[in-house]
Amino acid sequence: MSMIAAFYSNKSILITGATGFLGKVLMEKLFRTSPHLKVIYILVRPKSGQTLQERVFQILNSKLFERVKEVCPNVHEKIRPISADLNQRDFAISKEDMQELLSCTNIVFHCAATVRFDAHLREAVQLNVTATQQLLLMASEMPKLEAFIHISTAFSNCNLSHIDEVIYPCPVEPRKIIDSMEWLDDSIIEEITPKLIGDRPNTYTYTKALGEVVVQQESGNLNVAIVRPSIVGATWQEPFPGWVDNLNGPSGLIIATGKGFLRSIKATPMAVADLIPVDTVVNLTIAVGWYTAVHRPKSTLIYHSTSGNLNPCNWYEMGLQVLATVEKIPFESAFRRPNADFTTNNFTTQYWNTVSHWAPAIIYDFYLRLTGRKPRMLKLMNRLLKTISMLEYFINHSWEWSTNNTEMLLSELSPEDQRVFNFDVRQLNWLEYIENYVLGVKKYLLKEDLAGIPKAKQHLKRLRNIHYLFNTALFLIIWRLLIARSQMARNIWFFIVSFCYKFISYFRASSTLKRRRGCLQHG
Ligand SMILES: CCCCCCCCCCCCCCCCCCCCCCCCCCCCCC(=O)SCCNC(=O)CCNC(=O)[C@H](O)C(C)(C)COP(=O)(O)OP(=O)(O)OC[C@H]1O[C@@H](n2cnc3c(N)ncnc32)[C@H](O)[C@@H]1OP(=O)(O)O
Ligand SMILES: NC(=O)C1=CN([C@@H]2O[C@H](COP(=O)(O)OP(=O)(O)OC[C@H]3O[C@@H](n4cnc5c(N)ncnc54)[C@H](OP(=O)(O)O)[C@@H]3O)[C@@H](O)[C@H]2O)C=CC1
Repeated sequence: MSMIAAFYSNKSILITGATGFLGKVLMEKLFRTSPHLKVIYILVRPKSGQTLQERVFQILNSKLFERVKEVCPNVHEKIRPISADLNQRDFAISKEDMQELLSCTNIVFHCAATVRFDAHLREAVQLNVTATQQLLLMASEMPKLEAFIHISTAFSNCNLSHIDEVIYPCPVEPRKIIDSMEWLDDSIIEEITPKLIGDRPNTYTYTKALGEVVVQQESGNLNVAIVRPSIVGATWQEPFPGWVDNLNGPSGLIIATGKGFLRSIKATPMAVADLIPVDTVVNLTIAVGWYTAVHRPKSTLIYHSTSGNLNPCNWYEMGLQVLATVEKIPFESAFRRPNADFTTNNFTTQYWNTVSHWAPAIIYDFYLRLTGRKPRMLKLMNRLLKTISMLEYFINHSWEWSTNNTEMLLSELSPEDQRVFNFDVRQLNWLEYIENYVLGVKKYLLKEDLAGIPKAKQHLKRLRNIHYLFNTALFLIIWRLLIARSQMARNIWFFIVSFCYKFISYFRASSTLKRRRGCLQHG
C-alpha cells in the first residue's frame, strides 16, 4: 500500500491554478491514486464565456481524466469549484465559501500564476506576489492545515548559474514592490521595470523570485515547502505518455518546427535542455505535500524538479529527435518541409531569418494576394519570431541546479511510493520521451488523426518538388540576369559550357575508340 496515497485519503485539498497545465495533471493524479480523498477545492474564475461548472465539466470530460473515472467514478462529486479571482481583494470569494475553505482545508497546493514572459509588472506582481501573500494569510487562518506547497520555477534565480535549494534575497523587499504598485501609474512602472528586474530576462522570473521571498517571510508557523520545476513538458508516463494542452515552453516550437515555419533558431546546441515532464513534477509535488505534513521539517525546504544534473540532454539532441520524429510522423498541411537548424551568432540568425522566414512568408503572401485571398503569413511569421525572441534566453544559457532535497525525499519514499509517485528522472529515456511528446503535440494540441499520416507524407513530397522547382527557376533567373549584365559572368558561363562540351566530346571519342578496338579484336 502506498503511504502517500493513504495519507491523502479523507483529506480536503485546496488547489489554485487547477485549470492550468500543471494543476490539471495534479488533480488527476490525486484522484487516481487517492480515490478516497474527501474533496478537492479549486479556485476558478469564469472565462471565455464559460461558467465555473462548464469549465470543470470540460476538464472532467477530457481525455486526461479517462482513467480517473475507472477508479473514482464519483469524481465530479469530490471536486468543488469555488468562484475566485486571484487579482481581487480576498480573491472575490463569497463569505460562505471562504468559511468552508478556512475550516476544512488540510493541504494547499498553490499553482496559479501568470507564466507570460511579457506580462506588465503590475499584473505579474499582483498574481505571482500579492496573491501568494494573500493566500498565505488565508492559510494562517486554517486550523486544520497540515502543509502549504508553493509552486515556483527553477528559473526564479536564472541570473545565477549555479542554483542551490535555498531562497535568495531580492534587492528590493517584496512588500515595498507590492506597496509601490498601489500608487505608481503604468508608465512609471514600465520605466522602472528594467531596473527592478536587473539581469533577469522578464517580469515572470523576477516576480516568481519575489513570490518565494514572500513565502519565506510570511509563512509564520505554517508547514511550507517550495517546488521549483524547470521547463515543464508533456507527460512522460501518466496517465498516458505525451499529453500536453498548451503552447508554453517547447510545445509551440515543436509545432512551428513540424509545420515547417521554424527553420532556424539561435541556440547553444550543447547547452543542457532542462526539460522536466509534467507528471514527474506532479509526483514530486504530491510527495512533498506528504513529507511536509508528516515530517514537519524545521525550515522551509525547496525542491528542484530539474533533469540537467541527473540525466542531461542538450538542445542539439533534442532538436534532432524532434526533426527525426516529424519526418516519421509528419504534421498535416505543413507550410514547408520541416528542416530546422541552430544558429549561433546574430549575423547568421538575421541572415537565416531573412532567407528562411521572411522571404518565404512574403512570397506566400504574394501568392495569396494573386489568388484573391487575404495575406497572413508575414504576420504569423513575425509573431513566431517575437515568441522566439522571448524564449531565446533560455536556450542560450546553462544552469546547474543542485537537487539534494529532491534526492533526499526520493530516498525517504518506500519502494511502493517510489513506483507510484516516481520522480526519479534518471529513468527517463529522452529519445522515447521526445518522440512521445511530438506525437502528443500532434494528437492533443493539433487534434490531428494518425490516419492522416499518408496524406501528410504526400503533402511533404509535393512541397519538396515545389522547393526543387522553385530553386531551379530562381537559379536560372538570377543567372540569366547576371549574364545579361556582367562580362565576368558571361566569361564564367562560356568557360563552363566549353568545359562541359570538351568533357562530353572526350568521353564520346574514348568510348568510340574502345568500341572500334573491341570490333577489331573480335573480328
Ligand atoms: C547534421 C547536422 C544537422 C543539424 C541539425 C541540428 C538540429 C537542429 C534542430 C533545430 C530544431 C528546433 C527544434 C525545436 C524544438 C525544440 C524545442 C526548443 C524549445 C525551447 C523552448 C524553451 C523554452 C522556455 C522556457 C521556459 C522557461 C521558464 C519556465 C517557466 O517557469 S514558465 C512557463 C513557460 N511560459 C511560457 O512558455 C510562456 C511563453 N509565452 C508568452 O509569454 C506569450 O505567449 C508570448 C510568447 C509573449 C506571446 O504573447 P502574445 O500576446 O503575442 O500572444 P499570445 O500569448 O496570445 O499568443 C500569440 C500566438 O502565439 C502562439 N504562441 C504562444 N506561445 C507560444 C509558444 N511558446 N511557441 C509558439 N507559439 C506560441 C499562440 O498560440 C498565438 O497563436 P495564434 O492563436 O495563432 O495567434
Ligand atoms: N509550465 C512551465 O513550464 C512551468 C510552470 N511553472 C509554474 O507552475 C505553475 C503552473 O503553471 P502552468 O500550469 O504551466 O500555468 P498555466 O498558465 O497553464 O496555468 C495557470 C493557472 O493559474 C490560473 N490563474 C491565472 N490567473 C488567475 C486569476 N486571476 N485568478 C484565478 N486563477 C488564475 C489559471 O486560470 P485560468 O485557467 O482561468 O487562466 C490557470 O489555472 C505556475 O506557478 C508556474 O510558475 C514553473 C516552471 C515551469
